[in-house]
Amino acid sequence: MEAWFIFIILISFCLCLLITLLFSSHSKTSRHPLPPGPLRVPIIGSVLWLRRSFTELQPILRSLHAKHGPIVTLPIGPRPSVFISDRSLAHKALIQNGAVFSDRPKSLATSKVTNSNQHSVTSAFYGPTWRLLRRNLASEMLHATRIQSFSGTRKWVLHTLLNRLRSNSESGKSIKVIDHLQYSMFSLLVFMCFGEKLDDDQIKDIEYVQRRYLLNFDRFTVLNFWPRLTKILLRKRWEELLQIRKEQEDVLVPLIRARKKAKEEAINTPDPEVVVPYVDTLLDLQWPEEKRKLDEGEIVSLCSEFINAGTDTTSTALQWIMANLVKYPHVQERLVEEIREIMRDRKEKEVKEEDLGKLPYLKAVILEGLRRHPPAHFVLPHAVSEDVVFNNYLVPKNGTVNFMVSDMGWDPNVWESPMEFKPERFLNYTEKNGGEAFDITGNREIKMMPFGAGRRMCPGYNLAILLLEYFVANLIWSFEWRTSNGGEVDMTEKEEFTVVMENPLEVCVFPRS
Ligand code: HEM
Repeated sequence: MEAWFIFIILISFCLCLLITLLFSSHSKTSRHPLPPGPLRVPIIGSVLWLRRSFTELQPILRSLHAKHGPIVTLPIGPRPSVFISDRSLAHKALIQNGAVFSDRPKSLATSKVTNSNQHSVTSAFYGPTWRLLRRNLASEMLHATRIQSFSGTRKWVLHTLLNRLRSNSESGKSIKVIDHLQYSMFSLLVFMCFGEKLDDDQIKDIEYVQRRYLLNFDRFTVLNFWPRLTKILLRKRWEELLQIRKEQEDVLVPLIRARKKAKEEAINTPDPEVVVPYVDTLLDLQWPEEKRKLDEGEIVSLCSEFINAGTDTTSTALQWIMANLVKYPHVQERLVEEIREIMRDRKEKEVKEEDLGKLPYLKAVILEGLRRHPPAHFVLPHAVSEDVVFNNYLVPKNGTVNFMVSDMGWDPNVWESPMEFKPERFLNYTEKNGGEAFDITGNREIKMMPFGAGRRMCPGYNLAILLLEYFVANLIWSFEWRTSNGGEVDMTEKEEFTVVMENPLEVCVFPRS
């Protein structure tokens, strides 16, 4: 089915290209060439490139960069994709020319189903819709005081996780860590989103509908070749996508309605102790241009984005960091020693959030984890708001601009032995800088950018770092972590929604007395 379908698409693309070439105008910028890249085989090449994942592209991009320099183009799909691997060029684009490089490309047809036609923070064009949603998320949920208001929730999630690990350790079974980490981050983000402690089954239902789309993403790519045609020729697959969306709405809409009701009732008796969940902030919003409130479908898309953006990224980073602590027991031991210093005269067992600032080695472990194993090897695709000349090349408005996060963090010109896991490098860095904290935002200079940089930088980076520090400190302080059966930790990577461990970490944990 797919072979003849792609044949029809190729013929159609040829016609479109011909028409575009005949009628395209010549502007000032079009006198500059696109950044260099592989020989372009019109149409067929584009379709073949589109079928490759980002992980498959990475080694190809590296050899292209070695040949052509730090900015190259691949003809992925109908539009050119520019790839930037150099941290100084990333700074020039994202920080110095942030106003131009902060747009997003037009979403593909399948993504429009899940992002309500680009009404989400990640997908919205750089304009009033994005500004409204981003400001709401950053100030109402991710501002320091709002993050602080959820400290009780983090404590609850941590204790549930520790209890689960404890009961596994008592039975002597080896533990597949990622399942527990993912469940914990889900419970936390779901609470922040809906303000309710849901039971196991409800959380598993949400986890199921959320992950189903992410893990099936590749199967739906083909639908974007020519949506009008695929809606006829690949009708069953479109129905499958719409069914996944419907199931997501079936699970999330009742939670949104319950919150709306609770909010209306609370107007008469507001409780200052109660936290404000994300849905409440969305119920109050109004689209700036259409002058109407958000509909239920749009709220579903935004809640889904909030849960997905915060869950897989954080649990992936946690798994990589724990894997390194298991692989390198001397790092684990040094971390325990640092924690022991501050816990010496304490009765209670928990490392509190207020303690985290006194643990520089812990911070170094987290930063090294994010540098060596960034959950996202590329930022989300950017777009320029107009054709621009950048580094003497044309970066066209109708293309995408991609930044290679992992390669920047592995740059041997900045990091000595970049592929080794050495948290000490961040202690050295801090001392060299006269005690100034490492600048993860890259505002002054980009040395690594696990959260991106500039106006589209991850708004959740403060929350993410807090979660990583709090959970790693307590997981290590509560248990000694070892590989199951004395085996090796396999650090092979695999691309899912994030870049995960191909063979998930399996451990035995032993309570520390
Ligand atoms: C270790 C955890 C995390 C990592 C590594 C991470 C990484 C990233 C990256 C690389 C981007 C793309 C930036 C760009 O396109 O230039 C991004 C965007 C985003 N992240 Fe995160 N993130 C994490 C946690 C979170 C959390 C906890 C939240 C919220 C609850 C969040 C919400 C978002 C949103 C909404 C965007 C889109 C921003 C925009 O387009 O304006 N992330 N993140």
